[in-house]
Amino acid sequence: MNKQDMTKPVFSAQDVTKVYRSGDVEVHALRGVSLELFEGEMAVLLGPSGSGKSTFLNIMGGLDQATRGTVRFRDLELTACSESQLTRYRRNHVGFVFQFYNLIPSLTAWENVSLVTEIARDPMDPGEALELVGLKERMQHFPAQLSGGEQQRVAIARAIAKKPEVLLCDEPTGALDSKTGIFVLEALSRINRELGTTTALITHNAGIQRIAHRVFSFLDGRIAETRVNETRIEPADVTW
Ligand SMILES: Nc1ncnc2c1ncn2[C@@H]1O[C@H](COP(=O)(O)OP(=O)(O)OP(=O)(O)O)[C@@H](O)[C@H]1O
Repeated sequence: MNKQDMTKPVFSAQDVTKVYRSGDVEVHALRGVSLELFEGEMAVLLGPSGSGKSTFLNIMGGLDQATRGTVRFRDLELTACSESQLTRYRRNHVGFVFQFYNLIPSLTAWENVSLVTEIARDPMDPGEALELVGLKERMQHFPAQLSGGEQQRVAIARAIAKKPEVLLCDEPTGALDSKTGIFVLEALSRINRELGTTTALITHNAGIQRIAHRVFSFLDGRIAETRVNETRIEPADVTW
């Protein structure tokens, strides 16, 4: 089932700039980014190192504040939120997946996921989240007993177990070889398709862009190009 609805924006960003200042040095990380992400959309953010992708993702995720411009998540204006409102927003609405999995080594896969489900408002069962990423048989394994791709899938299960409306992924396959990377992309695609979770995925790997509904190419703190994929490919067909 495809739950994508291009008439309903989940995020709306208008002319977002971000300037980092340290001493006399200013870095213009974002120079006016505007975009909308829609309900159920899978978006890929591409672009060279330093082009502003992570900065933008972090602002959408409430981990960082824009210098100017507005960002809305549904009716909530993130750019007008206090720190504590952003904390609540992150906790209730956003799942994050980063390049490094940050699992707790002394806890099993199931326990790593249950850390989140214990404090979430309406979580799924940790076992259900692990099943969605194809790790039903490995729930009682510790991180050291899992491959890199399996550990990343535990991190994805942890991110989706609270049933977030959006999943923000910063280089989720950056540390993985093609085979394990494809398993991770399959898990993300499945969650997007079956749960309708709006997903934004940063990657350096241009081959991955074809799994997305739309591709935003960043360059020098701006979006240089937005492309719609008329036909999408399956993760298994991604060339690394
Ligand atoms: N906390 C910070 N303090 C100062 N400068 C920063 C900070 N975070 C990012 N920058 C700078 O902002 C610019 C954009 O960085 P950003 O991480 O958003 O790019 P990116 O496209 O995600 O790059 P990469 O693909 O290498 O992760 C870069 O010049 C970076 O050095």
